Amino acid sequence: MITIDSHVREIERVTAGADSGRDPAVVQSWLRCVNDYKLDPADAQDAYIVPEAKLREHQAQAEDIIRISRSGVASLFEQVSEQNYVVMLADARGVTVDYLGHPRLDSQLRQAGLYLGAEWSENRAGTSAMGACLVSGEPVTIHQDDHFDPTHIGLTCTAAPIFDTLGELVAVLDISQLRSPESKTSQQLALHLTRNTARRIELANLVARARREWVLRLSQSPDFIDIDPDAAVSLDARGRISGVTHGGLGALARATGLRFDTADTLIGQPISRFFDIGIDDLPQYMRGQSAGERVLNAGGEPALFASAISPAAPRRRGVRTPPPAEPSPALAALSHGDEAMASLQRRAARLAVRDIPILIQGETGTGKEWLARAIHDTGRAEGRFVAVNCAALPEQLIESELFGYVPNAFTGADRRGKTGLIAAADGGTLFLDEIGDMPLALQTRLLRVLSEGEVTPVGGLEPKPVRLRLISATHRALADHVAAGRFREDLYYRLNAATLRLPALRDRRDFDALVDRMLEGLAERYDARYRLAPSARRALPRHHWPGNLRELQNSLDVAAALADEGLIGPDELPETVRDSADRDTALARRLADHGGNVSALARSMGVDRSTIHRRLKRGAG
Ligand SMILES: Nc1ncnc2c1ncn2[C@@H]1O[C@H](COP(=O)(O)OP(=O)(O)OP(=O)(O)O)[C@@H](O)[C@H]1O
Repeated sequence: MITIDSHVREIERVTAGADSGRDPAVVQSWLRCVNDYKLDPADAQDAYIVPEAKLREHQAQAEDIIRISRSGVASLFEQVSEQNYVVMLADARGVTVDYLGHPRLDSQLRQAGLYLGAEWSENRAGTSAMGACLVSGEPVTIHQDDHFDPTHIGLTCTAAPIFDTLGELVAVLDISQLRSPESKTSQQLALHLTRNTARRIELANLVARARREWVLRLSQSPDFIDIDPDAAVSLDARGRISGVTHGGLGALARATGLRFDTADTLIGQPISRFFDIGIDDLPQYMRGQSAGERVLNAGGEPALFASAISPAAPRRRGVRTPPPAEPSPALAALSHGDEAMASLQRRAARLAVRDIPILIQGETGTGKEWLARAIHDTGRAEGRFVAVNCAALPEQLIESELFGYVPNAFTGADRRGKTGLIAAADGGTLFLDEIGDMPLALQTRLLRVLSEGEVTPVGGLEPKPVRLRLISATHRALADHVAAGRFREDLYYRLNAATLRLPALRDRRDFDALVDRMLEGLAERYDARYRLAPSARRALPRHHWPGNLRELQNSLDVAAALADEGLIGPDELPETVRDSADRDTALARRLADHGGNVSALARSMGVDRSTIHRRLKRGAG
């Protein structure tokens, strides 16, 4: 009978160097607990579940591996749920980010830490399967009083590591039971199942990541080579290894007698260094050939069986109408004789008939959304134009708004699930305004939508294909965000394949025509006639217009409402606009006082000559 006392005494004996019948992995973990983390086995601690917000942060960061692991986690649970096991996936910091367990046992499981959000890092929770596996990188069973903390000595837990294609440990897969038979050997099947599922998850991950590359699946026997291989490597176009599953390291080492301790030493090596093949031989290893003949020879000796998957052909984009020579009416309406705008409109017309993502840059109110709509109308896509302001949505809502969610995906979610805005824009245009404000974790998901043309709703397993044009906009210098690590570089380069930069209103040469066009619009709307008094027309361009077209439109709206019989004088203009005009008139007067000498005036005001020139030019225009 184990008591807390006897457990603590055993740990003390073992860490003092006494022999024990414990597995070496257990002894090493106990030593780390006592010597490195200074944990005390007598100080029993309840299982720790991280707060909900923290969990969502961990889930967002581990999002890729959670998605890839989902079907493995689900099929493992199917195999073991009868025996009341739970299946947990922990991230590299030991926090359980995905979980399947019996709702019937919910409260007991939660209390025991066999639950979503439970943190099992070794330095917090002492020896556990997940914690020990994270440190050692080896599959392990921690059975009952193998656990360091007496709180957990009823549990049996088995974990296996999941490595990414570059050899980094990214997650741990665990199956655990609240109660189990006394003997540790009862868990051998658990160890086998967990290790196999981890291997399959790594294979699925490698195949998904290497879609555009050759993948060579490897096995010691030809029997299941096409459906359940031991390991895999991916190869770039020149036949160099670009990724490997953890099993691939061992398989290559065994087959060739060469040694590699880590994936680093393998990545970048030509496959011809290991086997008598080159990239051109790979088609012979594809599924059509007999499995028994697909042998890889190392130094003339048969070493391994192989099954090759060829790179996926680039997705074929639908053919649309050829680019029009002239901007569409929707685009043409955006300017009235400004050269910079005309050139932007010509570029936009060409881009409108392609699916290339477009990034629109421009100060606030320069008409980024109007331009995006005009591009959408020009492209003649059948789907909708869906605009999302990333800065206006609360961070915790952006994900579910954009990606949608499956029924009951999280606490507070609609029971019927929800279609996300990305899916709503299928066949049309998704306009992401203020993209610079999108949280980093969502940038990763957005990147996947762009590169794979698929969207997976929150809590969903199945990605759905989407085809849309993405137009994003920002008033920020995105490149600075990239440099500061707030914006993903790869996403930035994807988004700005085509950048359209809208000029500020103060730099536009069609200012007068714009004003006239806006007055005509107001006249139509209110069935009235509006005219600008010459003094008001002179005053308008003297203002700096930090709010650009929106500010101009709003100013004219107000002025028209205040105008007597449709005549807009300076008094009807907003105070800020009048003040700017007055300042510039005063400047002209002071210049006259300096005999027209700009340098003398600049000196007297303590500013640059260019400042005076700029202000005068604006006043004259
Ligand atoms: N080409 C245009 N001609 C006339 N008015 C325009 C034009 N483009 C935009 N406007 C006016 O400016 C307003 C703001 O435009 P829009 O919302 O497209 O700007 P934005 O750059 O997306 O703004 P923000 O940076 O605040 O998101 C519009 O409501 C419209 O009144």
